[in-house]
Amino acid sequence: MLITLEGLDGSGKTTAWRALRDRYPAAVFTREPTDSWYGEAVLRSVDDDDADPLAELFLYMADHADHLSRVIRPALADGSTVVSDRYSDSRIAYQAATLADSTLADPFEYVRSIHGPISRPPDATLYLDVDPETAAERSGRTNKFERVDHLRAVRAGYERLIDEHPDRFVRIDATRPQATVLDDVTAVVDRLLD
Ligand SMILES: Nc1ncnc2c1ncn2[C@@H]1O[C@H](COP(=O)(O)OP(=O)(O)O)[C@@H](O)[C@H]1O
Ligand SMILES: Cc1cn([C@H]2C[C@H](O)[C@@H](COP(=O)(O)OP(=O)(O)O)O2)c(=O)[nH]c1=O
Repeated sequence: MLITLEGLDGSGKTTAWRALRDRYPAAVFTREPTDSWYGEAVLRSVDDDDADPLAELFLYMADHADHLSRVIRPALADGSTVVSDRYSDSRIAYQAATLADSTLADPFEYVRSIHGPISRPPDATLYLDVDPETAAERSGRTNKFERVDHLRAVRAGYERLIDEHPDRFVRIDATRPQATVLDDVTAVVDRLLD
């Protein structure tokens, strides 16, 4: 089973990921961007405020393709549970926002369409839901994506994904105290793996 954690920067994904890793030590825990050289290329682009958004998308896609062949598919083939901190939904929500002013007629559909032939959809996704202001505050505005106006557009992309995949997403109100959020996260994953 492939479980993904999604949400705006600062929504608490990594905190939840760590708690799940302690609770399910036999599962495979991973993330995007990955720690491969493809992921390093992605972070170089994230650090470049003048990066071309289409080129940046393809860097994320290269990292995703490597992640699929090197980590995701082999672990699932072994029968492992995989938990990924960010995955394809992040690309659709974030890069649809960065490509909003591009020549693409529908960036959201375009980014989704290039995943179809090469990717493997999650079986379940926990969406940690926070408002853009809280997200920007908690994340410390450390990169170009962590601006309130950009996060508003990203959140709209996530909401569209949730509307279209209501059976895959579990929304968790991540504005509540950390302990409460983690209780919800582990209860959801317990049910998924039961
Ligand atoms: N429910 C919460 N309430 C308050 N602060 C939180 C909560 N969840 C996470 N944080 C804090 O917000 C920051 C970002 O958390 P993190 O788990 O790294 O989020 P993400 O991986 O989604 O960017 C950290 O300082 C973390 O301690
Ligand atoms: C996986 C992924 C992340 N991102 C963004 C979200 C983050 O701002 C940044 C990843 O940097 P990172 O430091 O991993 O941030 P976070 O811990 O919040 O995930 O890249 C995309 O724009 N597209 C993607 O496909």
